[in-house]
Amino acid sequence: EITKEQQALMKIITDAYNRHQIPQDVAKKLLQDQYSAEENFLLLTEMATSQVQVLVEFTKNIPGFLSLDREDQIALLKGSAVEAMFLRSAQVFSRKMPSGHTEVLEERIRKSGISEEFITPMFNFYKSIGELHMVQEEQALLTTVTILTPDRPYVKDQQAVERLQETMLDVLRKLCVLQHPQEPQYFARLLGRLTELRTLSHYHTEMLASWRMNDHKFTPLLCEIWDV
Ligand SMILES: CC(C)c1onc(-c2c(Cl)cccc2Cl)c1COc1ccc(-c2ccc3c(C(=O)O)csc3c2)cc1
Repeated sequence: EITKEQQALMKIITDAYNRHQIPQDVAKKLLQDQYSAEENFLLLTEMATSQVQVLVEFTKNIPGFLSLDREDQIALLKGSAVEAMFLRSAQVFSRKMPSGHTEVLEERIRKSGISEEFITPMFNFYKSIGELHMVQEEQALLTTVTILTPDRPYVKDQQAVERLQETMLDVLRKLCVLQHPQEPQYFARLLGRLTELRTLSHYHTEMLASWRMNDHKFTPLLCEIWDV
């Protein structure tokens, strides 16, 4: 039984999640026809940069986030950006984009200089997210829960973040029961994905190192958020 306040909270977060998306003209660049590893890397860099900007705007709409210590806000964004982008790009794959983005995004990721040892777990994750058939409220809340992870590096007031995250987890738990009554374990499966995200985030650090080894350049925003 979701309370009135929880319903309002869910609406604010879901509306913000849907409002802040990569602009269509940026997403459409995925469809252009150069497919070299270089071209793929450049396009993915552009997608990631745009996605980080979208993520920052979305995070500002999480009730309570802007009341956190300013430095903790930065620490949460830096610590969760990769995981939030895995979740967001996973939705592109499970949403089966109408304009064929899904296929080209997969193609470009597979051919952008990422080693096979990271490609396999990455696409297993995308598949496991797709199998959950999350509704948009669940997607928005799961991303919010990921951003509000208290034990990110350099977070000072972990209790304040924990309180916010618990509020969101409570709404998500109730929503899962409502949306998937025939599957009592659904909420637990969702949280299991968060564990998988942490593993992918560690792989990502190695992906960045190997791109840098091959002298790949990132944008100033990505350098700032990923300390590269
Ligand atoms: C710097 C770059 C090479 C990189 O490094 N690691 C990763 C990276 C990879 Cl390769 C996989 C997962 C996470 C990251 Cl950070 C990336 C690329 O990151 C991306 C981030 C976000 C999108 C993304 C999101 C939404 C949408 C939508 C939509 O919503 O309508 C339409 S098209 C699209 C595209 C793609 C790629």
